[in-house]
Amino acid sequence: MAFYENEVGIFITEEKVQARVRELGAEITRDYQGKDLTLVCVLKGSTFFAMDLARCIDLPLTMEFLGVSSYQGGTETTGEVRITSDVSKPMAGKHLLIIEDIIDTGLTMSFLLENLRARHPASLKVASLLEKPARARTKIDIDYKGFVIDDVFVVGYGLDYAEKYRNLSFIGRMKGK
Ligand SMILES: O=P(O)(O)OC[C@H]1O[C@H](OP(=O)(O)OP(=O)(O)O)[C@H](O)[C@@H]1O
Ligand SMILES: Nc1nc2[nH]cnc2c(=O)[nH]1
Repeated sequence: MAFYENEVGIFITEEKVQARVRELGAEITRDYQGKDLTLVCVLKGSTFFAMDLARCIDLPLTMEFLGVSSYQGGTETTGEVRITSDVSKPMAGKHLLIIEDIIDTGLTMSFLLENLRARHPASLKVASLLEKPARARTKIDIDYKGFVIDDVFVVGYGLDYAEKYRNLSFIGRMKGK
């Protein structure tokens, strides 16, 4: 029996995730032809998605990493979004695509959009593997969206519960949460 099976059930299979990531990669490849694309990967949750997506984009892109945290290991946002590490280069004049694993309340993305917009990029768009509209506290326009999900706490493929389960290759659902 695998280590997670008592606590986590499969919610979106690895095959479905990978197929959708390939579709999004193809779409982004078409849209950014001739542009200098920078992926802004949001640590830690988006890392698995960002790595797979980047490999499905057929363009000479740049990757930057921005750490933010607000859940502090639990299933509810603290409402306070903190930058834990910043990007390594100036963002002014660049075509930025923020890569997130999930937009839930939208507080993290709202913070990120405001923060990055203030650095005067050439353009600023959003890619999120998951959207959970039932809990949205603010409206976020997602340019590249993987799946819309119900109000369940998901883990795996980068998403954690108390820092665990990020390494599952599928999207799982915490049993009893
Ligand atoms: O829409 P929201 O309600 O703001 O939730 C979305 C955010 O929550 C998670 O991050 P978390 O704060 O858990 O940090 P982590 O990515 O390091 O796990 C996730 O990776 C998103 O960044
Ligand atoms: N792991 C995890 N982190 C989140 N952050 C916001 N929503 C979620 C969720 O459903 N799962």
